[in-house]
Amino acid sequence: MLVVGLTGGIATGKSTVSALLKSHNIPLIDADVLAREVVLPGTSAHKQIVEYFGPDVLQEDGTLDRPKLGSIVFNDEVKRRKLNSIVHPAVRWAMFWAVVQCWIKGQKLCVVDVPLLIESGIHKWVGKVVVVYCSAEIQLQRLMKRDNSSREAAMSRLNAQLPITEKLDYADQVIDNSGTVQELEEQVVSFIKRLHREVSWTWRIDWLLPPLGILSGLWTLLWRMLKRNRRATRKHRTRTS
Ligand SMILES: CC(C)(COP(=O)(O)OP(=O)(O)OC[C@H]1O[C@@H](n2cnc3c(N)ncnc32)[C@H](O)[C@@H]1O)[C@@H](O)C(=O)NCCC(=O)NCCS
Ligand SMILES: Nc1ncnc2c1ncn2[C@@H]1O[C@H](COP(=O)(O)OP(=O)(O)OP(=O)(O)O)[C@@H](O)[C@H]1O
Repeated sequence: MLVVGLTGGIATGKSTVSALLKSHNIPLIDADVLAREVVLPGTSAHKQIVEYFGPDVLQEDGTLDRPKLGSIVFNDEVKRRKLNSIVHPAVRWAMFWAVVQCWIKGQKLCVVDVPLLIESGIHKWVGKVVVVYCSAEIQLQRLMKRDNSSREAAMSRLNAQLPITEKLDYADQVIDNSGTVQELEEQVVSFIKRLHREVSWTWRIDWLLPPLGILSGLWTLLWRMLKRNRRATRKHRTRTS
């Protein structure tokens, strides 16, 4: 099974791409959704968040006051790291099990939609990295419009992630969302066609013979590691020459 990692910057259009993939019946695992589930009242992450941030970050029904918690962590790196250290391990587990479930169902491929795919190192564990791109200025405009927020608030969210231009260095495939939604959809449709060609028929053998599947998975990871190292060496040479 091919696991595709989908990422982008804040408001580059990753969720819009996810929705298009889903509408074309591609199995999709959304880290933002999982990150909401693992902090529901009664979970260990919820308890730890209240212990660290205090009951002020809760609404009356006991669920997190997300805008309030967001305004704290997107303006304070130490607190953001703390929140990440509470939420991310639970999200990683939930994501791992969701991928296993896709494999058990005999899916040829699945897409994991993870905003912090590269920052958290998860990109090393997927077969292909797809980055949804638009310029930082378009990101800001779309974010301010979507969240009805100030430029300053939008900037602090933007600065909480690796700049989108740096994420491009990790991409096997870039989806450029600088244009219209119609243009985006055309790119997504041709991307889906390419994915289906790539997974071809070998997935069935890999699935029926798990040792072969494991070997082919390990080979993919090794190949990606070599590719990354070669890219890093090339970049280093360009910088020093
Ligand atoms: C801070 C929180 C409460 C704000 O909630 P809110 O509903 O306003 O935003 P939402 O969760 O929908 O996230 C929107 C986008 O913000 C960005 N984002 C969210 N958390 C982070 C983070 N810790 N660091 C950088 N960017 C982040 C992502 O691009 C995400 O797609 C929430 O984002 C959160 O719990 N974040 C920590 C968990 C996390 O890292 N989630 C991202 C996927 S694992
Ligand atoms: N091509 C486009 N033209 C105009 N608006 C767009 C386009 N693509 C997406 N948008 C809008 O931009 C906003 C951000 O898109 P989306 O929510 O898909 O981004 P995202 O990368 O998932 O953001 P986040 O990381 O914050 O969750 C949304 O309001 C969406 O409707």
